[in-house]
Amino acid sequence: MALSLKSAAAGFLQLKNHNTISPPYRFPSGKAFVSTKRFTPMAVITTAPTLGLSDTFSKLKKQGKVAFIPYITAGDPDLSTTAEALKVLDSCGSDIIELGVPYSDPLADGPVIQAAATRSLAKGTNFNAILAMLKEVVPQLSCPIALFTYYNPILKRGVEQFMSTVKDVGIHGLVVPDVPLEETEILRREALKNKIELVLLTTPTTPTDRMKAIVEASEGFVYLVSSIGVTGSRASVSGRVLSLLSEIKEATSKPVAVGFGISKPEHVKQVAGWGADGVIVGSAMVKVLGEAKSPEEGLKELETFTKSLKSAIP
Ligand SMILES: O=P(O)(O)OC[C@@H](O)[C@@H](O)c1c[nH]c2ccccc12
Repeated sequence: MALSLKSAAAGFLQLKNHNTISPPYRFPSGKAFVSTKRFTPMAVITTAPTLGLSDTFSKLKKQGKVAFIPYITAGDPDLSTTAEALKVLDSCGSDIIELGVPYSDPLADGPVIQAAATRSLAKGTNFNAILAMLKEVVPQLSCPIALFTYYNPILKRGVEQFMSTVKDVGIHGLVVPDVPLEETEILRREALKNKIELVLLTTPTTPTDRMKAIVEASEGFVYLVSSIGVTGSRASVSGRVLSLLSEIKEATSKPVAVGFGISKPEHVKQVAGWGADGVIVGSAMVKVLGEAKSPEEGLKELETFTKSLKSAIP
């Protein structure tokens, strides 16, 4: 295992590193936040702990509801706006939020999310600044966050350190789209130790036996990629999702959320109607936020867009 992880590390290390010295994360108040080693609040405000991913799905199932799961890229257009966007998405009824860590080689992402990662990295976003932002914002959210990162940033920080660090800021879930099932053992072990739910992905071309192994190993929920290729809005959602969903649901009782290409209320309604336990929307969200005339405009449009999608869920 260690050997294969080493080979994976060697494989990843050939990718460009993108770490930059980032300015400290600044809040709208202008107050700078740097990641401090030890943070002991004077008065600890205790709020009800946010449910994790699988508990969120169990709660929704009891209510006969389908989870709405948006994705945005951290630091696009900037981290202050990301902080506000997380609150907007939460207040608009998102059940889980996927937050992407920008990466220089996002091989599974289409042009919209690639451009968002490039803009974010150009602004100097790095992992410590994202953590500092999350430390502030997560306690203000009522829905759990699933962090989305490629494998390389985890390897660079070390799996154990990465998992304990993200747990410390209140992250509930983790999605690592480019880690092959064979390399997930150490990730799963450290994730479980830190009560982080490691979500695995299955695709329309995943052989049945491999799909069964993936759903068996996946925590929180199973991510069903709706269509082959990279992320990005599509004119319609592949009809194959219906048969893929029933195939997976024969193999597991774990919740299954569908992503890729979903960008309109009618898509959301259709996928929910096909029996998905959750609907994931990424590129369309990122486009609204990252390509707006100003961050304020982007947040306003994000709110309107999110409400239109959320209202389409039966
Ligand atoms: O962008 P889309 O087509 O709406 O798909 C969701 C996707 O963005 C999000 O879940 C995601 C962002 N980056 C990824 C990389 C691989 C798999 C999934 C993702």
